[in-house]
Amino acid sequence: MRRIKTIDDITKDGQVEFGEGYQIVSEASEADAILMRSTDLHGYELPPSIRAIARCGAGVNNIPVEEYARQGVVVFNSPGANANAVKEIVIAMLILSSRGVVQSMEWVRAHADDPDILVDAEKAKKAFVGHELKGKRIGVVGLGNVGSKVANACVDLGMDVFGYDPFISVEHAWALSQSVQRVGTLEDLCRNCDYLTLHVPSKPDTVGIIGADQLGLLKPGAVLINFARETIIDEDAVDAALRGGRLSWFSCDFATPKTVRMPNTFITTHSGAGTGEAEANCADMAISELKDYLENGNIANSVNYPSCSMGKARAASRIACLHANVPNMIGQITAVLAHDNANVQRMVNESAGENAYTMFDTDEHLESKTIEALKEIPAVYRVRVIK
Ligand SMILES: NC(=O)C1=CN([C@@H]2O[C@H](COP(=O)(O)OP(=O)(O)OC[C@H]3O[C@@H](n4cnc5c(N)ncnc54)[C@H](O)[C@@H]3O)[C@@H](O)[C@H]2O)C=CC1
Ligand SMILES: O=C(O)C(=O)COP(=O)(O)O
Repeated sequence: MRRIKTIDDITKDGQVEFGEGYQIVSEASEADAILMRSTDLHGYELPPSIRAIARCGAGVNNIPVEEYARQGVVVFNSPGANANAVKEIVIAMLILSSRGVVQSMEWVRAHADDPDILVDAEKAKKAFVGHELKGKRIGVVGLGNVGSKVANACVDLGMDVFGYDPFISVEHAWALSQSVQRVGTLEDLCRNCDYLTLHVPSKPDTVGIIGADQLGLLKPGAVLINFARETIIDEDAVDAALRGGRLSWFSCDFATPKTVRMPNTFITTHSGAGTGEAEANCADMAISELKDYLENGNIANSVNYPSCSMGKARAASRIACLHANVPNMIGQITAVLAHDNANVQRMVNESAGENAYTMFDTDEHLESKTIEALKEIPAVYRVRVIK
């Protein structure tokens, strides 16, 4: 029986279905793996029993992924699984920031007792006249799963769409409408934008990338939308831009002590991925990643280890070594196997950044002293006997 600890409400109804051979446990110290969403794990004492963590969602800035890599813990996310949900709410925010929808609805509620409300509403409506999105310039920062969908949707709305992403993947470049114009710098993107929307992960080079200099390049009265992370913007600069009129509206998914005090905001409760469909997509992807890793050692969509697959574990034994990406690891591993006279059927070695993964099938079970010898190789973080 494999044991899973869930952190956060993975879905609204709390349902998580791993199927036969799995049990949900209440203590992380009894679990093999963690399924989670947005809880911050920095400073959390990860029990040694945990071999993998799957984040249902995209952003992993809440997880110390490199620290966990060095403990031999594979961290997964579910790329793209909630991107449509975020795209749709961003489009909603574009419209709310342009048409006085919320203000008009507030007027109606405030005048609910007015017997002449139908007539009076006709007089009131001029206060809520907005403008159309068609023909307006929007800058999209980050053209990954969410940003590329937002950019394409804005093209469909007739907007003039500009995108900035120095690290765009081939897959997302292909997915992007030819009408999206790519620019080489964040400053060129911001220049003369009516709207700016942010879709980059929170990491050292993106923290605070939207500050006074960038905001100063937008058209006066522009709209800023941040459904990425609260850390991406310089909050004081956004506050000043709202008060000074450079920004007319700021829409964001993060209610921080500073954003909630700003004027002209639409702030939501980190609800970008808040649809039943997105929750189910993320949970399905994260659960299948965890199951394939626990049962077969295969890695897909990890943020701290390379992708690696040898299919189902069918040989007598399958072993996985999680180690640093340094020279001579394969040599040292095969030397230990040679000592045991073990016959390796298949072996794969993959690396990503500072970490690497070596997995092999053997004809017979290895002796326990061989497993111990593998664990003692310097720079090996963990050895898993999968079968
Ligand atoms: N509000 C919410 O509920 C949600 C928020 N998010 C946030 O949005 C972020 C983006 O999500 P996805 O599009 O799914 O991720 P993704 O990984 O598919 O795309 C991120 C894109 O940002 C680009 N990028 C990285 N550094 C950059 C930089 N310095 N300048 C410009 N572009 C840069 C990457 O090349 C990539 O194309 C997540 O990391 C997460 O923080 C994601 C989903 C839901
Ligand atoms: O996927 C992401 O990065 C998100 O921000 C979604 O977070 P959540 O799973 O809704 O807590």
